[in-house]
Amino acid sequence: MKAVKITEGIYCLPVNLESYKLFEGMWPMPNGISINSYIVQGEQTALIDLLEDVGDKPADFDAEMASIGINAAGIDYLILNHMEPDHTSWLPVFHARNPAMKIFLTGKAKQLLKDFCGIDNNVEVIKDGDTLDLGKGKVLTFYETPNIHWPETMMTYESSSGTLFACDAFGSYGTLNNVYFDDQLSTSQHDFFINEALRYYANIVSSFSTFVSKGIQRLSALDIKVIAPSHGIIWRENPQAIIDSYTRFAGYLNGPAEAEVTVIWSSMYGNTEKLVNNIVQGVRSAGLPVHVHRVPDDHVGLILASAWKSSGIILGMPTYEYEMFPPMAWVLDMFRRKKIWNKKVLRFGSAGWSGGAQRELDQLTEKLKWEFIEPIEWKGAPTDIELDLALKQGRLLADKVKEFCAT
Ligand SMILES: Cc1cc2nc3c(=O)[nH]c(=O)nc-3n(C[C@H](O)[C@H](O)[C@H](O)COP(=O)(O)O)c2cc1C
Repeated sequence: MKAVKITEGIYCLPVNLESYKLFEGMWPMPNGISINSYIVQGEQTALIDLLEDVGDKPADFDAEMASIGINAAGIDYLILNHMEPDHTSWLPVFHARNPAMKIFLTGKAKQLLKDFCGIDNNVEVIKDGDTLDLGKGKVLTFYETPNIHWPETMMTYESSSGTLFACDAFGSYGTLNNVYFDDQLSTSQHDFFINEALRYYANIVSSFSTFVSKGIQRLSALDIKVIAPSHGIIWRENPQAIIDSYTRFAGYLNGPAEAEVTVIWSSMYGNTEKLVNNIVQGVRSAGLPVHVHRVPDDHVGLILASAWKSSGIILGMPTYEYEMFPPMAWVLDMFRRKKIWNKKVLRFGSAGWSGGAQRELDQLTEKLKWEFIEPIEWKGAPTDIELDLALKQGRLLADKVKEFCAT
């Protein structure tokens, strides 16, 4: 693999993690992910972020450095925007090759560097707005952007090229294979990376949406010509496209999100399942797009993205041991953790005798600012009454969503 030139003296060093891995040990990545480091060369050379110590990835990274005639000994400064191990777990090995390189990072990152990598020498703690002049017109400015998504995060801006090294912000899933920049993407590839950005956002960043909005606001004064994130495509033709996408994603927290509905359903013996088609038909009759996921077949990492983007959520689940069907409880607990807030919601489901799923659902979602419409709950197999109600309530929920999105 070779380094990818962004502009004179600025290179991306991407390594791809393949799809069999779970990101953060839990998120499926059917299309893999890239981990991007960057080189900025003036009279002195800075390396921005590093990579995970996994498989033969460090060898790929070394080969990319070698392709532009650099090795660890040639790095004067290491800039650590973020300490998460996907960017730093190889650092102890790399650092041992050149312990003299100076490391720039935030005050909070300093302690993490010691705790995660055992490194505390040649460390320079930046203050927001500090600059580092590399010579030959290359100047780096550091901006503290806490909680996007760890507490120690910062971004680095190179002013002569207008490049923002944004770390995890503006990132996406999806490996980089021969295509690295937005201007090399076909329309469908462009849509692919925006979707991969949404899924990445919903999995990794959504809980910190307030900080994302603040960070974007904060950086709006910069003349950003290139967004160079630590995961996914580099945006140089239209950086505003990914800024706008992230602004939209962050705005979904308080809603409305898109005029779409996500149906998430589960069923042991098919009684709840019998209503799914009518529910979907009811939503469609209002002209809204509908995304359907069965639990536990579909992983919550995939469901989160469509739930985050949809203003309406419909939950199909039976009662199980006086509570919710357990795989749905897991999905809903993840919704609570990831702040799937401000939605219009309908629940339907069969019970045998006591019911109980609705009660637990009400408790679990108490703080999510969800507005429920009348649920459809019945004993045993559904009759025509429930099948008709499914059409009606699906439509009613869709109409509520349309109203919400028109505000
Ligand atoms: C293991 C198990 C536990 C159940 N616990 C309850 C319960 O606590 N209360 C209740 O009303 N029904 C309970 N039921 C009955 C189911 O809710 C009922 O069979 C329902 O029709 C299942 O819907 P499904 O066909 O969509 O899976 C239980 C069923 C099973 C298999």
